[in-house]
Amino acid sequence: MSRLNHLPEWAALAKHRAELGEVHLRDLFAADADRGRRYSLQVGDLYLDYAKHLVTDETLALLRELAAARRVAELRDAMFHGDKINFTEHRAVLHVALRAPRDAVIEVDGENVVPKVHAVLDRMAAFADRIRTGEWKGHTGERITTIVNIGIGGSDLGPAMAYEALRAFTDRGLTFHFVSNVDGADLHEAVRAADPAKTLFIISSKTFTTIETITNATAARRWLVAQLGDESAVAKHFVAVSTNAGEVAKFGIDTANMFEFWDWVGGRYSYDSAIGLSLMIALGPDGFRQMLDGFHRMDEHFRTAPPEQNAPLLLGLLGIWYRDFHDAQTHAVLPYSHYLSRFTAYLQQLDMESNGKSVARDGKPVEWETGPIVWGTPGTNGQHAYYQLIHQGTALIPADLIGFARPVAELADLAGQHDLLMANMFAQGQALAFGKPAEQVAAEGVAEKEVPHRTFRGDRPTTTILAGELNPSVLGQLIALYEHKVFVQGAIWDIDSFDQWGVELGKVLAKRIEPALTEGAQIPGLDSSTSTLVAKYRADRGR
Ligand SMILES: O=P(O)(O)OC[C@H]1O[C@](O)(CO)[C@@H](O)[C@@H]1O
Repeated sequence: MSRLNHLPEWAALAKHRAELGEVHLRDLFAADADRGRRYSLQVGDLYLDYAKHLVTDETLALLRELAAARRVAELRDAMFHGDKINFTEHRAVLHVALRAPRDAVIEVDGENVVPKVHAVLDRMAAFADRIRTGEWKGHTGERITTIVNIGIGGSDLGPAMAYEALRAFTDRGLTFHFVSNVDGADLHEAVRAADPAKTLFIISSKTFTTIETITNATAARRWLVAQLGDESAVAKHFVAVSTNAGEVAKFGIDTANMFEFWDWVGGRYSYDSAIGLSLMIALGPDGFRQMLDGFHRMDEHFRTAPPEQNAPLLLGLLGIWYRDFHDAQTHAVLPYSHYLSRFTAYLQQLDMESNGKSVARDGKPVEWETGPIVWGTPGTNGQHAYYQLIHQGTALIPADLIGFARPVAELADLAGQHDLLMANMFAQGQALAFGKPAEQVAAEGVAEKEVPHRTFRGDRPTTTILAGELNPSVLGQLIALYEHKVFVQGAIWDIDSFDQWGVELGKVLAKRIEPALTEGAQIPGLDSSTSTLVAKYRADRGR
């Protein structure tokens, strides 16, 4: 297959972009009174409005032609089929199997993996129930009330994000902490007020060799044993989630208390595997299963919907349009829900670890742009911080606005605030798209020299995603939507969205530098900047 930028479909998009020139969203809406309805999709519980994008019917058709030329559908089918599409690690990419129904058949190397998935889900459910009912007792016979998940990256961000998102559906009698940073402050703050007799640690690590996680887990074990005064207490207060039984046993956790997943689940695609154990304890097995059903619903949509109605395909293509044909370097995700406070942080790993690549499948550097910088925080807070730049700065920043029609039941007394929240979300989409022309500003009596400062150009694209309420199923649908969007983009950019070699070098160098900090070890060939920093650090540390 030709390189992406040599495809005629790529050239057609570049030509079309030049022809569209400065056509404003105001013109596109004026030309089509039905645009708001036509440029929308209902997928499961998610309503997607994509009318406020800098596209016409022709743009969308050309983008779909690009997807066809890049064989996105074939690659998608290969993923669902268990083919080893993670070509630099020679692995299948089967997070979709984690939420497949019991009777589905998905094979890796000739073995149906679905029964294994459900066997682990059943073990997780039994364990979660034992914690939730108090049947599982700690070493001194106390009921567990504090759960600390220790993990990092994909072994932290998913459960931490989903726990926040679904707090209203969790057992409020239990306290959860998510410890990830090797900075001792993270663990310290989690355990300083915890009662060790009532605390369970879930050590979550796909490899069980990640330095941050093993360091924190070792410190947690030291704390627990010191507090309870008995090494054998570990058995009732530590469980593991991993693919690596050998390392789990070496750490001292009985593999009977290990919940398994598999190398065909990428870290950043893993929170619906056993990595979600803390979340399942919080939600209960039924809530967790509702979330899996939500994921599966979106998987089926992605797998079967025609290109014109395929939401992940559409969002992926819109991202390509801005990244490669509008030079948009960043993409903002702005949820209008306080409960989604960790949502964008989660997406950062999902998107940037997946598509932050610059070498194509043929081993040569890409000659096109790839993954954007993903950022954002919940509205309305961001409105009073950085939205100024989105409205009037020089960068084009496409944004996703995500909101819900109904607040969760617990917020009944504050329901009026929800309307204000959502009014803000709709207003932002409107202001970004249509702006405020100079004539309108002048007509309001603004002094001539101030008019340019008060003018909003508009033409800032947004997707609005609206659902009835934020619940486990809807969260699953949302996450799967973004997972598959990222997949589509990686397929078009011709990169491996499922490896992460770019995080390795820093890990190796940190291991080399540590003895220089602690013992003053000489590192041959260390550059003058880093060696001066090391010397300064040691001096300030009193060494
Ligand atoms: O689950 P593990 O093996 O501890 O890895 C944690 C994280 O580290 C990475 O490998 C790299 O940062 C992520 O992809 C992964 O989610």
